[in-house]
Amino acid sequence: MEQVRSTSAWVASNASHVTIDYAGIEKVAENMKDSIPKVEWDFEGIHYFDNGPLSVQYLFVLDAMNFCFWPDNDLSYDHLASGLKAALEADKSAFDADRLQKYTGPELRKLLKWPRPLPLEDERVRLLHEVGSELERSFDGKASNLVKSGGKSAARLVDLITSHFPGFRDHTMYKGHQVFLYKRAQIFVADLWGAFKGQDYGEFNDISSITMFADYIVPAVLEQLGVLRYSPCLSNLIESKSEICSGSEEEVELRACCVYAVEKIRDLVTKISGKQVLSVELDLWLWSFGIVCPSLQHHRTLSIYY
Ligand SMILES: Nc1nc2c(c(CN[C@H]3C=C[C@H](O)[C@@H]3O)cn2[C@@H]2O[C@H](COP(=O)(O)O)[C@@H](O)[C@H]2O)c(=O)[nH]1
Repeated sequence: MEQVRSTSAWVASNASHVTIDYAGIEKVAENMKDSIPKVEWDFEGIHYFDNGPLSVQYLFVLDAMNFCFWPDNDLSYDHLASGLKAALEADKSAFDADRLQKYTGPELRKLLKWPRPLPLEDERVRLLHEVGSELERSFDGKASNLVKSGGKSAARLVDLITSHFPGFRDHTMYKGHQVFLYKRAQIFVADLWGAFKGQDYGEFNDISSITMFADYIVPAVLEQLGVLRYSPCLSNLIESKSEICSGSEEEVELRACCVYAVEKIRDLVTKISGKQVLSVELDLWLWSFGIVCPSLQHHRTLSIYY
């Protein structure tokens, strides 16, 4: 995660389309100094959880497909989380490694009870197959063994995930530099930590090393809060709902500046309140705020990473 932090900071200081407003950061941090917002994991009540290894398998499958819902106006993360939960409750072997390797697009749709093709459906199926075959090859078919191999270290688990599962390698080139964001690998760690309440499969001695998860909701929230400012050209692209290419300068700046800004908010809140706040806590607070504001305009990039 050190690479996520340092490369995002590099983007933030070389950005052409997104600016970080330090007065905005101070305002947000000041508002938090007396009470640091805490949002419960699964505040929506949509996730599968049975306190055991099947929950780990569920979360890994969920986060393997936790990206790009916006092309379908009616689809959201909730449908994926609750659809996979219902599928698992109906058939406890639905996410066994051998089954994951066989799903087709129409079968996945049926599993989620979604009436039409999912956005990036072929990619979702490809990633499911990748998860099934690599879990089988290296972890006896079980995501819980992958988590155990991390030895209670969030950083080690993210390393393991990105080295074994190419679909989680969320990195890109920006102005000649490699930039790491690792959104889905990190959110899996955060989901374990939140679901298991920091115990058992959710125990990580370095949870503070996780950054926020650079998606398309949090940048919109930070812009609304006056923390991010966009160039007129980027504002137009977002307001007109134009697609922004994956890997473009604009897209990388939107994501990396979010990571950097949340780190700055975290540092400042910790300094002025004297209490330690985690980026993962700030992320969930910002995200939960964003999803109840339908008027927020977010950027649109076709990507398997977020
Ligand atoms: N930064 C950040 N991004 C997050 C999440 C989550 C869900 N986390 C769960 C963990 C505990 C809670 O109880 C949550 O349920 C999803 N996303 C992203 O949002 C986008 C979906 O938006 P829409 O199309 O409107 O559904 C998409 O990029 C998706 O990947 C988060 O926590 N942080």
